Amino acid sequence: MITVSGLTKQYGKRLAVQDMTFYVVAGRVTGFVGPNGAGKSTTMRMMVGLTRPDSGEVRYDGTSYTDLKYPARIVGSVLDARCMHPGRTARNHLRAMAATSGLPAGRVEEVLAEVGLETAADQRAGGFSLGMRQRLALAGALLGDPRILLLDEPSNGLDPDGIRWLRTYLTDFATRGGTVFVSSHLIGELSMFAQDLVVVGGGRLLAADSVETITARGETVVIVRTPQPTDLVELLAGQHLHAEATGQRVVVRGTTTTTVSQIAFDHRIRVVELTESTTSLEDSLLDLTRVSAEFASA
Ligand SMILES: Nc1ncnc2c1ncn2[C@@H]1O[C@H](COP(=O)(O)OP(=O)(O)OP(=O)(O)O)[C@@H](O)[C@H]1O
Repeated sequence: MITVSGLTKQYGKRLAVQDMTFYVVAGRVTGFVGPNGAGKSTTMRMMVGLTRPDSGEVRYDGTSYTDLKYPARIVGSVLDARCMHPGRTARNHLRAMAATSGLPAGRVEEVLAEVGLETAADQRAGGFSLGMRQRLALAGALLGDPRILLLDEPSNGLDPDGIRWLRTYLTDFATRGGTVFVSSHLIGELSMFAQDLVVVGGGRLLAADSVETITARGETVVIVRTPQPTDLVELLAGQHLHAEATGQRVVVRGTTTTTVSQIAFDHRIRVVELTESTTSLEDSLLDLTRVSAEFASA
């Protein structure tokens, strides 16, 4: 388990990360989500000792990253897939990484196969697409056969096949008992395969929970299509129900279709269509991050 407690980082006057506290459990994929500039990269850099926090700490099964004897065997991370020598072949890049981290060279061929880069192993990284660099960077993170993966926006530059491959890979990794912490500013994409979410905005933690719990915060609304929208809105207001009309479409909050249809029927309001809709995970998270944006700009 990864335990992040009270992480804080200030750059000049800018508080990039403020009192960030959450944990990431094994056997599940945890998405780290928030708009650009929310503090995701800074938090992840602090998690692997690349940026020094002003305060707070990160522990891996109780041990801080700097105290891990062989960090590459415990935590594999990809924080910037562009960080590689352009003149080196994929194989040589991985060999150099293995040598620097004291890992067996034999792992190089295994990880090349694991990320599907065997046929490109002798090509120079400088000629790689961003998607291929992402695969190579992931191969580097896997060299130490770690049980924890930290990936910052790993699907950047991947084509749809690559994204599907990555999702399956990370899901399998977690199913085998691994811990996966993966950031993205694309909520829809993370909700496709993460089980837990850590949501941040403006450098602060906004929510940390399972995808189901965060989705359940979504509000159910009743949508009515009627040729008498103004009459209906007035009637509902008389019953203390909040409704908004746009053209012939009326959206009513905090009630059920049964109540709305009964009110309409009792007052001879013609209803053409009546449906119920629950806000999506995306909407719930956008609401959360919008609150933080308002907070930040206040
Ligand atoms: N080295 C730095 N020096 C100064 N400010 C920084 C530095 N790194 C990050 N920041 C600032 O800290 C804030 C958080 O940035 P961070 O990159 O962590 O956000 P993010 O959620 O990863 O966003 P993105 O997805 O755009 O990378 C931003 O306002 C950013 O400008």
